[in-house]
Amino acid sequence: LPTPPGPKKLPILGNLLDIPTTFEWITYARWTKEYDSDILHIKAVGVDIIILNSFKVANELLDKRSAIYSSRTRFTMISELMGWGWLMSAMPYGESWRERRRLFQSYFHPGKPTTHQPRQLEYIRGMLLPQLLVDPENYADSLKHTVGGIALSLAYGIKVLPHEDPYIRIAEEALGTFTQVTVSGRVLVDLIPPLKHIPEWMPGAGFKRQAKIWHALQKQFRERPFDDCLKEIVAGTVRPCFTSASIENVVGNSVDAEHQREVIQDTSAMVFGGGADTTLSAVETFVLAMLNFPEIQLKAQEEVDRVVGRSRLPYFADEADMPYLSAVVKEVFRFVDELLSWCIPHLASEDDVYKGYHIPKKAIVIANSWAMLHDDNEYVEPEKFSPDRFLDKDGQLNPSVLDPTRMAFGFGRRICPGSHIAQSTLWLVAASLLATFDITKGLDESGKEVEPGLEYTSGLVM
Ligand code: HEM
Repeated sequence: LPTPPGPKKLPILGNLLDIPTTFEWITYARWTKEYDSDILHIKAVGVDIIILNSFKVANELLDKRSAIYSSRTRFTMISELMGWGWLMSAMPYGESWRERRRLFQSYFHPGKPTTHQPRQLEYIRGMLLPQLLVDPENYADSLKHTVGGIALSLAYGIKVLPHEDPYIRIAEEALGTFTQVTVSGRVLVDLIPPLKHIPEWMPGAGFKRQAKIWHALQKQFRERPFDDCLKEIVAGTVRPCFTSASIENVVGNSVDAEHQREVIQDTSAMVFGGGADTTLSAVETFVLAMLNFPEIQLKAQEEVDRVVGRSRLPYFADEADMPYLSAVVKEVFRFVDELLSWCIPHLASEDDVYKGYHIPKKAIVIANSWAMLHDDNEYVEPEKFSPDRFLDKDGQLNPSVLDPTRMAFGFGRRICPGSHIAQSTLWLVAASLLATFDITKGLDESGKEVEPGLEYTSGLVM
């Protein structure tokens, strides 16, 4: 059977020269129109790549056939040379991944909101709002410390500083290396893995010297907060968190304790690794949207004021009475070009057939969530920020409109296990900001309003 359609392939290189290095998802979405197919095939130096450009095809393959589409490909540069192989999201399907995923889900269960809600309230009400009041210009830094603070306190019980927190800095430096790898173009060693053996002093081995520096940052990110949390556990001063709860379970059962400690360490680091930059990007998109669309801000604000009144702050239970704000939050998840599922491709572990096309074993399978969230068959005028698309004529949420969170958080057995935390963080930030502040344009030296753009950087998280 033929592979799905796609651009013509050159001998040896295949489509290597066709693959853009930035905003690839937009090119892939365009190819879907050119080849009249929501499933595409390209090949780069012998590696098969399948691109899924509609929710329907991603749902058919990654959700319904998840038994054979749940593995990951190993990127030599990131997983081996930079040492990130322990990240749950980078692990191939198998026992090591399963152990970490099970541990994560047993603690951060969507049915157990008491695990995360108190920390979200503490940071959003206790840190973000007061910081914004005294220093609104530095809102981006306050958002970063709030979202990072929630993640670090959930994982390690750590309380971060409102500014220049050392743990946030370590995480930022370590995770920033991903973006540097992604934007510096494809790394040759990923295409030709044996290159990893060339000595560092050889010409052309610059990537190895760089990887060594990045490896040290990765190690600090994984070990420093965990070790500090262990010290707090020993001193009896730890605040309840994922690490302390998981370590407690190990103590009574010391068989294989070292192995379990490692699983806990990896999984704790995944809370910040998977949850901070992504949620921050969503929260920043909310602020950007409110800045660009003051009429939407006003409408959402009126709803918040009507439901909450003036004598208290919004609480999670208010969500059910605020359909417009829920629609704003859904639109943020649709609008934000958050391409994690693109950047963490799945791997086909078996040969498969879909609609008469052959999907080769070991093909990298990319769910192009951008194409799905901007699919004009699902969303009228997808380039417009329009929360109303999710509402019916009575202003209630319309269940027949495809919910963007079905795509923004990935698919199948690898679907994001922290999506309930991300969604409730975004909701509480949005409701709390609207209840207490107006988000307005900055002024330049002459007192004129600065027009904001709606632009994103290309990278692992936009
Ligand atoms: C707006 C915020 C977020 C977005 C858009 C997002 C999106 C994603 C996506 C697309 C994946 C890959 C899914 C796939 O392979 O099909 C993923 C994986 C993951 N996310 Fe999230 N995420 C967010 C927040 C969070 C939070 C807050 C946490 C933790 C508290 C988290 C933890 C994880 C973990 C552990 C994985 C790896 C799952 C695995 O490989 O089995 N994420 N996320």
